[in-house]
Amino acid sequence: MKVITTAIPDVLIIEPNVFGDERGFFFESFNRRRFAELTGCDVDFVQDNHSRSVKNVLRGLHYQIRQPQGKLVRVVQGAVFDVAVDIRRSSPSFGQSVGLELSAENKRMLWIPEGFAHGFVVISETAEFLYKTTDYWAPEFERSIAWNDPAIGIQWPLQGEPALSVKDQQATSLAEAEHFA
Ligand SMILES: Cc1cn([C@H]2C[C@H](O)[C@@H](COP(=O)(O)OP(=O)(O)O[C@H]3O[C@H](C)C(=O)[C@H](O)[C@H]3O)O2)c(=O)[nH]c1=O
Repeated sequence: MKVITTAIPDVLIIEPNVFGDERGFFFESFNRRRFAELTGCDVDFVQDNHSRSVKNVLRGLHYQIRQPQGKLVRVVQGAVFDVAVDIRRSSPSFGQSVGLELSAENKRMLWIPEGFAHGFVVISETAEFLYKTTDYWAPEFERSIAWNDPAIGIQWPLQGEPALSVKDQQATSLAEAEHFA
């Protein structure tokens, strides 16, 4: 497992050791001890999620203002452009984002700590997205920030307008959103 830093120090790219042979491949998608050794974060995930989306679906930018969730995200079919936005008011990178392609092919994962909004857009025909979270889903605490907020300025690799949930169509701007301290 290799850890690659990003423009925001707390957001990390994880590249697993992939063992291939004539049958196919094997890799450890999560190993708590190894993850803690390499990232300095001893995480206790409590929930696994799995979503499937078609091309141009954009899910995000989401976070929970209470019971915030750290997320370890990856793609097991297709490809997405995945984005984390720092919404910690006291952070020097407040409002900044990190975006990269996660795919079944590159097997890259992204570690997104608590304090970030998260989203992705599907760039393949379909994509299956798996992620582990450090706290439970709490819909009463869920918040959405607009994917196209110019104050964040994410350069989404989009063909036309994205397909959004009603919740995401009604998302607030970064300026109006509730932030972390
Ligand atoms: C997140 C979640 C949702 N649900 C139910 C609620 C809805 O009936 C259905 C779809 O939920 P939603 O439209 O909020 O799903 P996404 O738009 O994929 O939301 C996620 O998208 C971005 C990318 C994230 O990072 C968050 O984990 C999460 O907000 O699943 C659950 O039962 N448990 C859950 O943990």
